[in-house]
Amino acid sequence: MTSNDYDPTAEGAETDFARRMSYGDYLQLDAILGAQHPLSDAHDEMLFIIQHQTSELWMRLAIHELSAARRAIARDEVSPAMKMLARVSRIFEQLNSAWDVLRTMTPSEYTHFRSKLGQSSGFQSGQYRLIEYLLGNRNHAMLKPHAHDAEVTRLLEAELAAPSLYDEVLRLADRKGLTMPSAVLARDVRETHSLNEGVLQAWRRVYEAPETHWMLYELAEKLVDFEDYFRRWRFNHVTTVERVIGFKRGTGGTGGVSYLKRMLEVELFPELWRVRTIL
Ligand code: HEM
Ligand SMILES: N[C@@H](CC(=O)c1ccccc1NC=O)C(=O)O
Repeated sequence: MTSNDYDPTAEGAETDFARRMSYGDYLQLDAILGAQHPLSDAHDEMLFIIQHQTSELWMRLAIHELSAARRAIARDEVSPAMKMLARVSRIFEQLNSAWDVLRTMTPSEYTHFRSKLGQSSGFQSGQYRLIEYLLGNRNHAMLKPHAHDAEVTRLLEAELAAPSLYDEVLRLADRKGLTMPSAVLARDVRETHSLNEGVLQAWRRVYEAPETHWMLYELAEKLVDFEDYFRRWRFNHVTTVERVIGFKRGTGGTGGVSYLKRMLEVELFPELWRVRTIL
């Protein structure tokens, strides 16, 4: 050490963590950084693992925020809900940028370890399915790959029994005087909502006079903003998949790109997109 080097102890920084909680203790880094176990010698498998693990961590935060936003909306606490929804959009922006790292992996590099993945696939991501269910895209057949995991199945079933984020927004809009169709308010929330003419006309009133419905207008635009980022995530995924495996079948057993392209057609908040056409 030269005399110019900074010594943290000189100004009292604590350096003895034998009996104190440290950075790594608080963040449980032993668990997180001890969870990368490539199954091959391929250099790029580490990238693949970390890409998915970080995605799952961000999804964990997205679920935390989306669930809290839904609870807040049910209690008429719209401002905190909007802050959380804005954060979820930023999380998806982060996930979208992350594809640029994965895209550095070429098809030849991927083939070095693809066979080691067996029949595992992102299709079996419980957190991803929970996000879809929370947002209202409720395909019950997607419970099947989780049948082996009682805890994930319990969480997904509980999610199907609860109103989706959009259901809560429609209920809020009704409480605030927009009069949503009673059939929609009393609908079976286990099923996916599809475009409803009465809901469309209710949103039309908001979009035709934003100044008189400012809060609902802002909330609706937060949802559109989020779905915009979510669509980009789906698009980045399918494009990366085509770039890396072309039109091969997926390890999860779907047609691969054909399945993912079909998913690009999902509309989470259909009336909020359709309202643009009738303004
Ligand atoms: C080289 C990289 C990747 C390839 C080749 C790939 C390939 C695929 C394929 C073919 C499917 C369709 C299901 C199947 O039959 O397997 C799928 C689904 C899925 N993948 Fe990926 N994937 C990649 C990266 C990622 C990443 C980084 C994530 C982030 C968590 C991810 C998450 C998912 C999810 C959530 C699904 C289900 C989508 C849905 O049901 O709509 N994938 N992937
Ligand atoms: N479905 C991919 C495999 C795959 O991407 C994957 C495998 C294990 C864990 C996560 C994965 N990522 C997304 O589907 C494939 O067919 O090559």
